Amino acid sequence: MSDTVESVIVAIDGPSGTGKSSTSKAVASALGLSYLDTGAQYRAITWWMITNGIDVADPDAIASASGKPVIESGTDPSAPTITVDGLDASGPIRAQDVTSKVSAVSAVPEVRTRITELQRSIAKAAEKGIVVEGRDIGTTVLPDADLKIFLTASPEARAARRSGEIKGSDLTTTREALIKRDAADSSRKTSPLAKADDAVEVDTTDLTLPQVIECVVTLVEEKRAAK
Ligand SMILES: Nc1ncnc2c1ncn2[C@@H]1O[C@H](COP(=O)(O)OP(=O)(O)OP(=O)(O)O)[C@@H](O)[C@H]1O
Ligand SMILES: Nc1ccn([C@H]2C[C@H](O)[C@@H](COP(=O)(O)O)O2)c(=O)n1
Repeated sequence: MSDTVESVIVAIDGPSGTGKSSTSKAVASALGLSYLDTGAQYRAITWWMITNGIDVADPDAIASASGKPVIESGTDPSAPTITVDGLDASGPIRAQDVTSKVSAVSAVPEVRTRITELQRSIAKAAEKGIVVEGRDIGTTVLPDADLKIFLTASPEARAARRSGEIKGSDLTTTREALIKRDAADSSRKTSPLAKADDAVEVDTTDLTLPQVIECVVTLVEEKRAAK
């Protein structure tokens, strides 16, 4: 038996607020893997479109501009980074304006082609393996991933988690905004939010974050052992 630990590619998908980022970062840290937040990349390109005066309601304008921004992601799970044209975008991409427009920008096929290529090249370069989280990782970006997880949780649980993060936020408004964004992400034509046929579904509604992390770490270790 070899002492070498096999490289492993883990895809974690699911709707907003199901715990993808928190779980993926913790699993990657625990197992010495790289980590990629693909939502941050779609947010970054959306932020660039807004700051450069591109009409986000105009898919042709978005498509024409989609090759212009230089987006770079740092994959250390303890300190992930995202830059656009060399500028730190980690703060601005979380602004409400970006959150409300990211579904429209990420639905444009030219944007998806560009960002998907970037994601595949980052995953390929991760020597020890990587945890990649998003909406279409198991179905489109990395269909040959060693392990695919699809996280779910009730809209109520997800809204409560998100409201806990934002001071003074209203639970009903947060819940409606989540449902609206999920509907847009699930109904777009190009690589919508979807569970891959071979993904393991984990309902996190009644699980604590440490329980979800433990569950996913166990699934990765089982896959590694079977390789
Ligand atoms: N199982 C859980 N129990 C309670 N809180 C959780 C759980 N999982 C995640 N959280 C909390 O819910 C919030 C949202 O989690 P996170 O950002 O990881 O979700 P996400 O699926 O990546 O969302 P998005 O797709 O919108 O980026 C965070 O505050 C996180 O700490
Ligand atoms: N693989 C992905 C990841 C994200 N998106 C889009 C759709 C989301 O609403 C948005 C922001 O993602 P979040 O930061 O909430 O994880 O980005 C996508 O289309 N495909």
